[in-house]
Amino acid sequence: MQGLPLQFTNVSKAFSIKGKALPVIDNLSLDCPAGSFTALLGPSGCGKSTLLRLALALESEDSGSLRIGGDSPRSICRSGAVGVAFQDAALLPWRSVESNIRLPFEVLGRKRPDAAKINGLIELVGLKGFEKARPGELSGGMRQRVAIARSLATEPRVLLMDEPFGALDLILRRQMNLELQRIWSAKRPTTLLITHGIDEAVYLADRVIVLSPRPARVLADIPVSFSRPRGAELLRDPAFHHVCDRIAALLDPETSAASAAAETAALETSSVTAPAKTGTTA
Ligand SMILES: Nc1ncnc2c1ncn2[C@@H]1O[C@H](COP(=O)(O)OP(=O)(O)OP(=O)(O)O)[C@@H](O)[C@H]1O
Repeated sequence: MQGLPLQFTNVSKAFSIKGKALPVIDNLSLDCPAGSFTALLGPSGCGKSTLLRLALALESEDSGSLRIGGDSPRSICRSGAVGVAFQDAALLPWRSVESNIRLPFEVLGRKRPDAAKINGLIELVGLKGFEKARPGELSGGMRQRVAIARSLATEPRVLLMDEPFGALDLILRRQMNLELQRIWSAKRPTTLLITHGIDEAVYLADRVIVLSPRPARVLADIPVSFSRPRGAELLRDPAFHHVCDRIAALLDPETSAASAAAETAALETSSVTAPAKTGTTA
């Protein structure tokens, strides 16, 4: 399995509320190369989920274009090449763990996968022994793992995640971050993660996109080049906190404009355009 590139080109989108246009995305361009891991951060209500919904063909753009592997989101999603995980695990409560993970095959009208494949996914997310359990018998973190296994069931080449760990406590969230890093490293789907957690974004992604308040524009595009695999010690690294602080300044309405100007100037004077795969600086 190889990731597919995901490209938003000059995408704009407005909703109509009581006859008035509400611009949500403003001429946004974003290129996510095949196999990359991009985190999207932005103020609440700025349009992050709308971007994801466009990529899932659940909404359509007013102008601009969106391509996944050069194809339209609608046809690529129909092919099962896109996996998705939301904040709410959204499992079917009457079905077992293995049966929930099999669900995408039924939705796509595909033949039932081998038991070995489903068991492999269950093992991948660390839920061996819980194959027959119902969602009600699992903890919140375990349910999220089932949702992640399900999002990987069709071996997606693109993984879209909207605050998948938002409802979990800090410790569980860190465990899930490790898990997701491991899964992504093994399968390398092109991943777009929406999160409100700055440290989660910097820990997981090789690039953090900071969006403006609605309508969403790209305020800053920050490469993160800490070497992988990233362990818990990275969370104590001053260089890690430096990147988090830069991003926090971009998200703070009081310092945002000055920080965005500084990031743009830094990018213009920097020769580095892509994150390196090794090294400990970002
Ligand atoms: N189907 C819709 N119809 C009308 N307005 C919508 C619709 N979907 C989203 N909006 C509006 O678009 C704006 C952006 O919503 P969106 O859910 O994309 O934001 P977000 O950045 O994901 O927010 P949060 O971080 O709080 O989850 C909000 O003002 C929301 O009310």
